[in-house]
Amino acid sequence: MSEISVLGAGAFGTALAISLARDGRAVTLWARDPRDMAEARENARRLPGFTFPDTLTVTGDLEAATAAPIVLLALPLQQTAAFLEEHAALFRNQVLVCCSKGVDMATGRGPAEIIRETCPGATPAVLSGPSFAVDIAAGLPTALTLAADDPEPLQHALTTANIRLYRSTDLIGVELGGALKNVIAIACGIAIGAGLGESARAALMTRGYAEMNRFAQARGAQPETLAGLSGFGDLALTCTSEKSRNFAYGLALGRGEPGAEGVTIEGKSTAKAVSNAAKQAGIDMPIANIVVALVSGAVTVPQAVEILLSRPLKEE
Ligand SMILES: NC(=O)C1=CN([C@@H]2O[C@H](COP(=O)(O)OP(=O)(O)OC[C@H]3O[C@@H](n4cnc5c(N)ncnc54)[C@H](OP(=O)(O)O)[C@@H]3O)[C@@H](O)[C@H]2O)C=CC1
Ligand SMILES: O=C(CO)COP(=O)(O)O
Repeated sequence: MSEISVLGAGAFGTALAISLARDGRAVTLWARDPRDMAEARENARRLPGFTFPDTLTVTGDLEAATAAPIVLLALPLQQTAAFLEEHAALFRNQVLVCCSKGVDMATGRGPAEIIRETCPGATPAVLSGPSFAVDIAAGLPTALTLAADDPEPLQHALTTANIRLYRSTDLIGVELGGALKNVIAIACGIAIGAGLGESARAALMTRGYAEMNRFAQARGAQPETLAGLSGFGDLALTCTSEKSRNFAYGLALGRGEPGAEGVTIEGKSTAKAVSNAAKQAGIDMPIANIVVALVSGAVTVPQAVEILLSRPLKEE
């Protein structure tokens, strides 16, 4: 039995499994269809070019994978609740570390609440911060935040040669930092794609950060958490790199092109989820609201600029 399993063999789950196994840990990577990967020892579809270390086992047997005491969840967030509900009987007492970044559109829940409600015997944890899958798989260094009620044992269990983990007990802050930065990254991509300039991007990042803090603190997050890796850190990465799928999607929208098909872009659904929740709670989220309107085609980029710039003047 592996000590650690990763459920979901997308780009990120595969990269995490590679990084953990490269340190010599026995790691199981579960996929719906593991056949090609098990034979090729590579995830040619989602993360090509990175050979699996010998201690990485690929399986399609979910029962075997969930026998590990530590289970990383790396499905798109919108699929996570239904997946855990369907397989709840397998999740009895493991530590479930959610590595996805989003807010559930149907219920407004984040990963920790989803885990608590669907798998009451399991212990929730959240891993988030600046980490492109290709960078992790290539062994490039980064630092992430790991949040749990008792994060220290997990911090030691999941730190790898190229991933330095900082610990936190602020689960809601860490999960919202990772989820909300995707919305701002779409907005920044649109600004750059539409030729609004780098000053506009910096303004969006800064006001976006204020908006992230406002929403997260209303949910009980600590402001220091948002200033950390899973907030400011991931915002800086995602809003400035075309390697980000959320930024690249915004870039395409801003240029008047369709976004790439079949790509996981968490910020689209998260924008809807937080915009709805914020309206109900009376929280001002102008950038999330405008991202929803731009993604749905309800407003054009010039109209969005007009809406944002004509808001009443206020203190910073
Ligand atoms: N990619 C990155 O650089 C990073 C991603 N993340 C986060 O990780 C999460 C996953 O993203 P990423 O790995 O990039 O996604 P990908 O688009 O690369 O892959 C998604 C994976 O989820 C699997 N999947 C989807 N639905 C289900 C389901 N119902 N049951 C089982 N498996 C399912 C897919 O399986 P199949 O292949 O069979 O379709 C696929 O392997 C996202 O929340 C993202 O924000 C976080 C940090 C970095
Ligand atoms: O979260 C990420 C990097 O930390 C990946 O961002 P994208 O999902 O936008 O590619």
